[in-house]
Amino acid sequence: MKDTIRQLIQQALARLTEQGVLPEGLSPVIQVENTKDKSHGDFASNIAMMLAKPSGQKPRDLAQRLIEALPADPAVSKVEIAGPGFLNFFQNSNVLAQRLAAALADPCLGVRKPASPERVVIDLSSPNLAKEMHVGHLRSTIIGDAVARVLSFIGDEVIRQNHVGDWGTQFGMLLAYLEENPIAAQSQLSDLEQFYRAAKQRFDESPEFAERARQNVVRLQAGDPDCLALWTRFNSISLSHCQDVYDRLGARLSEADVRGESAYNDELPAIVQALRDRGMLTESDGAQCVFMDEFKNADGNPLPVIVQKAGGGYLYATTDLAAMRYRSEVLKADRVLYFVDQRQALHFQMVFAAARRAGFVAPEIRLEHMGFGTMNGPDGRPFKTRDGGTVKLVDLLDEAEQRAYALVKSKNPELDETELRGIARSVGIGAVKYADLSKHRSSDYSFNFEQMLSFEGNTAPYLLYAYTRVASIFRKLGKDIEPIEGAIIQLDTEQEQALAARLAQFAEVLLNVGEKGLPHLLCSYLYDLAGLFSSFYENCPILAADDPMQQQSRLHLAALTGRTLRQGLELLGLETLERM
Ligand SMILES: NC(=[NH2+])NCCC[C@H](N)C(=O)O
Repeated sequence: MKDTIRQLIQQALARLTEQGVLPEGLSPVIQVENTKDKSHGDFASNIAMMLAKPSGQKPRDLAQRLIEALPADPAVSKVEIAGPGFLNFFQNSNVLAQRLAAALADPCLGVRKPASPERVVIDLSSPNLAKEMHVGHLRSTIIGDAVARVLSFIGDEVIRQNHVGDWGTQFGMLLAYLEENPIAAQSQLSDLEQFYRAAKQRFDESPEFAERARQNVVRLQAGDPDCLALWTRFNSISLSHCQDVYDRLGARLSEADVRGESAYNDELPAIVQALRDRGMLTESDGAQCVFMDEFKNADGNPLPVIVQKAGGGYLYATTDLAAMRYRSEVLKADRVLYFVDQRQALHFQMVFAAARRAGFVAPEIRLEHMGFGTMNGPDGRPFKTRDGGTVKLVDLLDEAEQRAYALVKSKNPELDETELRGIARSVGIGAVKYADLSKHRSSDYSFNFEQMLSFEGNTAPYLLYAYTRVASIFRKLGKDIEPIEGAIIQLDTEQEQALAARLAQFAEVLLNVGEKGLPHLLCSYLYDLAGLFSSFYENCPILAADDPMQQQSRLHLAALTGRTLRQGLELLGLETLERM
């Protein structure tokens, strides 16, 4: 609809230019927004206000001329001038009803990307295998997964890349510990945090152990087979811990998506050489650095991207440069999205700029850091256990499920144990994920079990429950909500119109989520939709409708709402329930 309106305005502008009302050579970006208040129509544009100055006219006068020049279109029932010169467009409700009928017949709910599909590489989760996953990786995993799901749903080709930290000096220490005490180490590996601490303690207290750790790094880099075998074993255990977390979270990640830092090892010398050949390297304290004019610290001193240490070792940034080249040249990505902590923003700005300058990536490729803020504890301070340790993800998920279990049991004491457990799992895990996804990703937020498990407000329990309400209408009637051909929808009341207008925005919301990497836009949309459905349901009787046509139409609206809620929640990575 917005596209239609933009095209109509475009045509009106062309006419007015021909008539000499507008000067030649204007090519404004035409903005069309959804109105908040339906008495102002459904869509508004500020185009007359934008062009008033350059054309030497009063905004309202220009608005009037624009209205006269707008071609008629069946989708638009009327256009009005409002306030200082807004153009308000009223959508024809028959055309809206037809669009919903088409969505109802389509398994994809009428969603598809207008432009050609893109190949999008998504860098997500990417924990360091030396340690246990922490809450930062929870954010990267679920936000990245939700955006990946949305992009594939709208028709893009998505390639997930779990850029795990499986290389570096810590591995020398971990391997030395594993070597020294294979039996004890084996059992400690079930708790990586504990294993890491034990190894670190040995490292700190024994110079002889520390020396072996250092030698292990050298052996590993030289490709010593025994060392490599141990390293492989350690990583596969650590990865299986990650996989357990992904499975519990319902995140679509598997071993096939893992391409860790070590996968780029062989390319690092060539990356440094290519930078040298392009004259981009400067030596500073023996290290090889790239300096770029646009990156300076507060004192105006240039900041380096260090690509090789004085001792010859390579760094995080070197690997990222190699990964970018691989994603561009081998994976042939049109876009690469990095779901990584906001605190790495400068790192990404710098490596993106260096990769472009060095020609490691195709010029048209879009490299986008989708940074996210910190998840704090309920007190607003950095999330820590009572004794100051890092909060383990698995413990968090366990507690969420336990709390959800108690909650669901108190509401439905009659449910049997298996069903209770199942519901508690969906609600508990869903609550943790939704609480995160529903906030703007770049803001910090406080983790709060009470809030996320509340049945009121923009929460998972509220939305999961809203879906079960729709499902129960159809269950009682013995019908289902699957695609329906040839539906006829009539929008008699205000509530039906408001619900319909929002339903018709599903595709637009998904395109936005995919473009900006912001799943909270989908959360707000679903929350709004659930609210509009409630007032529709209260005000527009379905079973006691005036006539069979009206009843059918209302059932169709309910079915489309149910399917939109279910699809939306699925795209967020939440498991819906038929009852709870
Ligand atoms: N291509 C990347 N740098 N991806 C993100 C890696 C995140 C890093 N392993 C961390 O835990 O902080």
